[in-house]
Amino acid sequence: MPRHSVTSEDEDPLTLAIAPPPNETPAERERRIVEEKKAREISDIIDEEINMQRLAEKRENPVKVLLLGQSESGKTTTLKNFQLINSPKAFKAERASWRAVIQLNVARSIRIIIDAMTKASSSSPESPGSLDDLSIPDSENELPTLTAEHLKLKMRLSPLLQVEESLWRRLSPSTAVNFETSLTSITNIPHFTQPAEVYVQSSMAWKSTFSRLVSTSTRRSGESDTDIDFDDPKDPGVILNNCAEDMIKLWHDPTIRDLLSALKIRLEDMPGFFLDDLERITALRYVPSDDDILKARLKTMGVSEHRFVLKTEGNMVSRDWRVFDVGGARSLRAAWAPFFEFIDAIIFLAPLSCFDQSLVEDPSVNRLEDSILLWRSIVSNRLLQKTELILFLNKCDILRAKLESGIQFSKWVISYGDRLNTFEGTSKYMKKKFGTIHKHNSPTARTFYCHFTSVTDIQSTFQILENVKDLIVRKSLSDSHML
Ligand SMILES: Nc1nc2c(ncn2[C@@H]2O[C@H](COP(=O)(O)OP(=O)(O)OP(=O)(O)O)[C@@H](O)[C@H]2O)c(=O)[nH]1
Ligand SMILES: [Mg+2]
Repeated sequence: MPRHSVTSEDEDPLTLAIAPPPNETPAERERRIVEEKKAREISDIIDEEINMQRLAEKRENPVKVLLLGQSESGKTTTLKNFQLINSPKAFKAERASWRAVIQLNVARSIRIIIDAMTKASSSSPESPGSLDDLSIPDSENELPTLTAEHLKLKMRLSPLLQVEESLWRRLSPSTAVNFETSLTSITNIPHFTQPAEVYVQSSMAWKSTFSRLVSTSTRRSGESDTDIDFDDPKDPGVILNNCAEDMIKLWHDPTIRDLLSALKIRLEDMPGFFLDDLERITALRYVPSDDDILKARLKTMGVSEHRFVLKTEGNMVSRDWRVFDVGGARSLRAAWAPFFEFIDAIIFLAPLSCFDQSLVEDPSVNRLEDSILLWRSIVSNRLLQKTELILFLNKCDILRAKLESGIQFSKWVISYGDRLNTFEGTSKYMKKKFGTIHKHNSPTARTFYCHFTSVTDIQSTFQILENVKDLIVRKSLSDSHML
């Protein structure tokens, strides 16, 4: 029998179901109220537990950061700083791998000089039959003349070409064919071409290739860095050591310096430059320092993810962090988009020093211009309107050195006009340019976070990354209403 004889269409069935019976006695009423109170208390406890669980899940939810910017902008170097600060043990355990990359960087720099010497020899009047002469511009006909001593030096350094090739093969076996192609093209074409770079697919465990150099059997007590197996027969350390004197001679030779300058090759501004440290780096028991590892250059082709547990200063919350490092070359940028759906923050690196350089992928595009366009596309992307964007105007140390060497910023950035050719003037100008783009292209108003960086400088980068870390964590906590 229904409890209620009268129902209305407007009455909620749930209200009807839980309504007290119409003929309830006072004792029944009292018992019902006590039971309802108990039920409410249980329900409150359950609600609270659910809320606590949700908060805990948010706490466990990692902070996800994506490093973006064109190739050579400093993404992987920023990641190395994160590793150095947050997992120093893991960072140091990779010394053997980075040692190999540094050896490769040295061999590559020497190859660039050797290629330049080949070009100088083939453009000299003694070789009139050379095809090269037909296509070398007038200014380049004035390349300095090399002596027999130079040519002997070049011969003696040829084993370094094999060092480069064998390290290349070990780092990226799938690219061995590319290496040969690039070598052939370099020796045949008349104009100087920058040799192809060695790169790694993130999916490839290239570091484990070199951890084969790690040998516990050779570990001696009291030596902290003996995780490098200096006696490995494949280790090119011995060849580099044998060539050390000749490399130093070559790099300090005034004719070679004139030749490089005539060809507008500034090795000292190129990534992976170690020629000023040859004596130290070619020592038989060379172990890379933290600074060396930050300066080592290895191009990223894929995507790599790195995990850290970070504590925030002044806040006892420790959070899992995932930092994603991607390749910045043009052909690789399509791989960025899937991250936009779930990323909390982007650290965007725009190198300021490259105002006078063009993209390797497309020499008709100025690198600074490419960074500006890239920044605009990231800032205006609707999927990223809630993502924190932190801009690193990077390579400030190289910018300073270039301006001090007399290179005119306004020759490349015409709009800079006749302002002073100083670091302060040019960097401020560029910050304003990036800031204006940020202001006018963001789908919704947001704060412009910008730092002048030289991410190869461990000390200054440490402070900046601490600030960035605090900013991102504060923002993510306030988004989840935990602050
Ligand atoms: N002097 C100087 N060198 C830098 C700075 N930032 C990066 N480099 C060097 O520039 C080179 C390129 O840096 P990476 O971090 O490999 O560049 P990336 O953005 O990861 O490049 P891709 O992997 O090709 O996308 C490395 O040899 C770095 O040591 C800087 O602020 N100052
Ligand atoms: Mg990289």
